[in-house]
Formats: sequence, structure tokens, C-alpha cells
Amino acid sequence: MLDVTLIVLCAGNSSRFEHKAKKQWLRIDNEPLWLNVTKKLATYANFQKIIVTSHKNEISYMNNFSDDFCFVAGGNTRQESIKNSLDEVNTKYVMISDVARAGIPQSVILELLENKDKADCIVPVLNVSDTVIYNENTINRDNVKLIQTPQLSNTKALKESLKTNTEYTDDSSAIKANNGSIKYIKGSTESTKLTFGNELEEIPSLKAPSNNFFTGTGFDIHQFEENKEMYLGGIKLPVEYGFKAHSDGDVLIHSVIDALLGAAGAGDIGEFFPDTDAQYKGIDSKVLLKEIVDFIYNVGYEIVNIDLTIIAQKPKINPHKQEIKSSIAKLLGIEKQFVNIKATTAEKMGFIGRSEGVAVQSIATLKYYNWIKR
Ligand SMILES: Nc1ccn([C@@H]2O[C@H](COP(=O)(O)OP(=O)(O)OP(=O)(O)O)[C@@H](O)[C@H]2O)c(=O)n1
Ligand SMILES: C[C@](O)(CO)[C@H](O)COP(=O)(O)O
Repeated sequence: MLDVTLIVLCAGNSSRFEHKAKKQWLRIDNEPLWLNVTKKLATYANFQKIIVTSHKNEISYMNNFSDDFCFVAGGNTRQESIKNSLDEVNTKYVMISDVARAGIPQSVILELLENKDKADCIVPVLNVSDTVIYNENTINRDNVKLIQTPQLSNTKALKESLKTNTEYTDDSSAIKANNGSIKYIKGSTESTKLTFGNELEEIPSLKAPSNNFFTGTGFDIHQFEENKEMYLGGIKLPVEYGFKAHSDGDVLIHSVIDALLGAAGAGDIGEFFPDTDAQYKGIDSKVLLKEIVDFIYNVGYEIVNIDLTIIAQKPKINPHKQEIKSSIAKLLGIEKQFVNIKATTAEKMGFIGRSEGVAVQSIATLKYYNWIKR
């Protein structure tokens, strides 16, 4: 086994990426890109340990995909993410790769490893073949190099170099600034970095997402409370009572959240917004749904439809159905025709029948965001 830890950086925000999903979550058949890339790199060399650096909001979800890797929460910058991950590195060498470089060939990895003792940091680079102008002046292009990842560093040298508040855009720049030695090897055009989205066309080996559909159910129930505003589906109903709850008690929205999380395999509402957390006391449930919808799109899904059943002896739902549909459609970012609402009484049986509260059941369907057709 090699005395090398591999870190795959996957904690970015994809803010420049012109797709609905974050790049690390694009589906390659049924696999998120981060898993596809990490598994591929794992077959290229016998790494002692593989660390996947995850966005703090996604680490628990990422954990659902594999038991083979160590997941570490990243920071606000690439460098912070590296620092967090280095805390878990005990090997002499560390190889750091951007998930954004999805097409790295094995030859680059092997050459980095062959050169591991030749400098503090081994870096793949590309020469520039076009004429280069800097501040309107032509400069000698032979002096220009395009720096790629993965880079292989001496762990001690990298840890020392990052004891600084200066932000470097790559590992070699930090090591160089700390008087470490650098060896450049030949990079690869296959290691192109996904930044804006159009680069996807340059990596033909990435398979299209599967056409699978994913279904999740949600259920929530709340007791009435007198003299409180009632919110249902994000709208205020004209009645003199509301729902007893830690949040605003919007039982319909809570049920929708669970259906969406169920379809994405992402747990339940309590894992995202614990009812013991003071910050959610009295919170507008629309804010919670917005956060979940952003999560669903970020991690590579599109919402197909949602079907809801409201079980209520009171209040009467029919007069408000259209308004609730419009509200939910807007919050989910889908057309109104894809939100269905059914309402039923409990035939005066049980606690709902005794008009003590309301229950809502939902079914959501998701599909993968199809990045290949856009
Ligand atoms: N806080 C951060 C920022 C970036 N990265 C990772 O660093 C690599 C290079 O970053 P970049 O391509 O810029 O990705 P993003 O930061 O996601 O993109 P953007 O700058 O457009 O938001 C990516 O693999 C990204 O996931 C990270 O782990 N933690
Ligand atoms: C590390 C890197 O990929 C080397 O070219 C690059 O600096 C990352 O830059 P970004 O701004 O985080 O995309």
C-alpha cells in the first residue's frame, strides 16, 4: 500500500457553473460525479486512505453513498477545505484532486507517484500554445504554464505552508511561497476543469444520467391551537385557530418536505431542522421548504410532481385549493399542473374527526437533472 492519502475536494458551491445542479452532484448514469470520480481514482493506485471533502450541508447525504471513504466537512474556500482534510492525513504524502477535474487519466497519477521524492510538490502543467497578452502586451508564452490538479505534496511541507492567512489558489503556490521545492510534470488536456458547464462536452467518457424516477412519501399531523394564525401550504387561512408546533405549524409544507427528502434518499425534516433548535421556533415553513428545494436541485434532481391528501374535518379546504396549489408550485419551482391536492374528512372518526387537528400525506416524484441535453 502506498504511503499516500488521496483527498478529493468536493465542497465547492459551483457558483460559476451554469447548470441547476452543483457539478459534484451531476449524475453519471446513477452515480453522482463525486462518487464516479473518486471510485475511478481509487482504481488508479493503492492509496492508503481516501478522503472526500464535502460541503457541510451535504456531508450527511454523501455518507449515504459509500462506506469506503472518509468524509470531512470542507470550509468556505478551497484552501480551508484542504486544511480541514489535512487534519485527517497521517501519511508522508498527500495527493489533492479537484472533483471538478473529472477526466484525469491514470497516466498523470502514476507519473506524480513516480516523482514523489523529487520535490515538496509535484504538479501537472500544460504549456500554452496560443499567443498570450498580459495588460495589452505580448509576453513570452514559454514562461506561461497552466497548473492542474491532482498535485502530490509532502504532507509536512503542505501543512507548514498552509499555516497562513494568505489564500492560494492551489497547493503548489502555497508550498512555493514557503520556499518549498516544486517539480512540474506534463499535465493532460483530459484533466480539463469543469467551471462554467460547457467543459462537459470535452469529457465524452461521462455517461448521461439514468432515466430513473424516484418516489418519496411524506406525512405530518398537527393539533389545533386557539387564537393562532393558520398557515397551510404557505398561505394564511381565514380561521380563528392555527396549529400547535415549534415552527409556524404548516403541516402541509412539512409533509411536502418529507416527501421530497424521501424521494432523494436524504432522511427527514428533523435531520435538517431539529425541533429542539431555537432558531426554528415560530419559523415560516416556506423558508424551510425553500432550503430543501435548493438542496434537491443542488444534489442533482428535478421535481416531477407532487400529490397531496389533506385529511381535515375542519377547516374547509376546497375554497383554498387553487391558492395552495399556486403557492406550492411556486415554492417547488414547478408548474401548477404538477401539484395535485385532494382533501377528505375523517368521517367524524378519531381525533381528526373530532376536529382536533389536521394530517397531510404527500407523494413526490423526482428525476435526475439531465445535464447532457442543455
Ligand atoms: N470551499 C471550497 C471551494 C472549492 N472546493 C473544491 O475545489 C475545487 C476547485 O474549485 P472550483 O472549480 O472553483 O469549484 P467551486 O468552488 O465549486 O466553483 P465556483 O468557484 O464556481 O463556486 C472543486 O473541486 C471544489 O469542489 C472545495 O472543496 N471547497
Ligand atoms: C487548483 C486549480 O485547479 C489549479 O489550476 C485552480 O487554481 C482552482 O481554481 P478555482 O478558482 O478554485 O477554480
